Amino acid sequence: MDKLIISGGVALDGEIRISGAKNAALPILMGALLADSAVRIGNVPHLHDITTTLELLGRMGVTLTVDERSGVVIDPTTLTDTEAAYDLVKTMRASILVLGPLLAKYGKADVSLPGGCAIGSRPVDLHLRGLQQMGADIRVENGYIRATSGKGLKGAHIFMDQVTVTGTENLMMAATLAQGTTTIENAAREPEVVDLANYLNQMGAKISGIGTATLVIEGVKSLSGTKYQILPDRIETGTYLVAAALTRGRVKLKDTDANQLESVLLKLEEAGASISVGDDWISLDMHGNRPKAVNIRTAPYPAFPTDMQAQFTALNSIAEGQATIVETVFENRFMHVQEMQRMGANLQIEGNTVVCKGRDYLTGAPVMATDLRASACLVLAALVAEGETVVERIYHIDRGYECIEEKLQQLGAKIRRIPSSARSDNV
Ligand SMILES: CC(=O)N[C@H]1[C@@H](OP(=O)(O)OP(=O)(O)OC[C@H]2O[C@@H](n3ccc(=O)[nH]c3=O)[C@H](O)[C@@H]2O)O[C@H](CO)[C@@H](O)[C@@H]1O
Ligand SMILES: C=C(OP(=O)(O)O)C(=O)O
Repeated sequence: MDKLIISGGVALDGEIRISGAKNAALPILMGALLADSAVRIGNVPHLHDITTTLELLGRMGVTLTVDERSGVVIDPTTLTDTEAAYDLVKTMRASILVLGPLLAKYGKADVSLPGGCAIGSRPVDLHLRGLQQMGADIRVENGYIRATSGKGLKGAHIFMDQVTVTGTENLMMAATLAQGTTTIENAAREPEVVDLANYLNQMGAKISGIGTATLVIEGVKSLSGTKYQILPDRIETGTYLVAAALTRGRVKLKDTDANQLESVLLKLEEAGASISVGDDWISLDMHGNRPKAVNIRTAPYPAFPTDMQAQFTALNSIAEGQATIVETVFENRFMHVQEMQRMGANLQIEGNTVVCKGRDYLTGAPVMATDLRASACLVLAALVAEGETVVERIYHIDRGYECIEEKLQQLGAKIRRIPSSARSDNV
């Protein structure tokens, strides 16, 4: 397994480009299953989860063409199989997003249950309940969701007990080809859900209420291929902004969108950052100052994103003052805290809250990445820590950050990857 070795102490300074959003690319690639002809998707990030998605689609018999410049072309008309097997689903929970499209278009899907996850139990009951309300017959056997839709799905009035991003996406995709109208109440409003809805409408779907908590989807007979560009990754953007803030540096991030990041930018300004934004860029400057600790409470969009919680834990651990971080979306998303304590951070977990007392400095240590954003938190902490930090199990980070070490190097960070094959015993 690859490792990252980071020597802390450099104030980041420079410009980088932000990649396409992982959490928009995944449903959009899987949404291609709904079309009657090929789709071409641009700004697809080079990530492990994207490779997994393409493998998932490829195993179903879908024809894929990947081109550096023009993007990914997906021709679903060659599909021969409607199964998503455990060996892929266990490495990427978002595989569950094939369920809605397969059921709507092919009337059948066998999708492995994703199982638990480092950040919480993450059940998919609301996905299944919504599909059942649309007339699907669903059984769970041998760890698989076995679903059929007989003569087709029917429009339904669905109230989501809890705001769920992939749940909303799955049901919205299923509803595009259902007979009649589906209403999804208490729908997720995340920018990635909006991007998926815009893409589906471009394919011929009739979705209204996009970006609100009530989505109305009028079923159509068929969807056709289209060309679509994935929106920028707001979480990658936020992560590099925090990296600059905690190293007391400055960055300009290009090909991104400040409109999706209001809650995060507000917190960075509260921490003492000067922020400027343009149509497709954001810059941050700490003017060499230490950040101030900020209180955070995660919640569904447009509130503060849970996917930025760990990065702000890193910021608070070296900030001036004391603050609390409250996690309300996932029950166990503090796996980074223990590793941070090993780097000298003064963090205490009390239920779903972390009390952070900012330290003047952190110290480098060997640490273990446990999930995607926990890994990002450890990399950020390592950028300010005295001495060297070795981050193990970085396959988690490769799920969500394109070329992380190259981008950080471009900003001046001392970071290098040790591929598992190149490792000697004493590295
Ligand atoms: C691929 C993708 O887009 N992943 C994002 C998506 O994950 P994901 O869509 O899996 O997360 P959800 O929005 O579904 O989860 C929110 C909460 O709802 C609960 N829940 C969800 C579904 C369900 O059927 N039953 C249930 O109880 C979950 O356990 C969790 O506590 O949104 C999360 C919350 O913004 C982000 O952290 C993830 O990065
Ligand atoms: C939790 C995340 O992703 P996933 O839902 O794919 O696990 C994330 O992107 O932070």
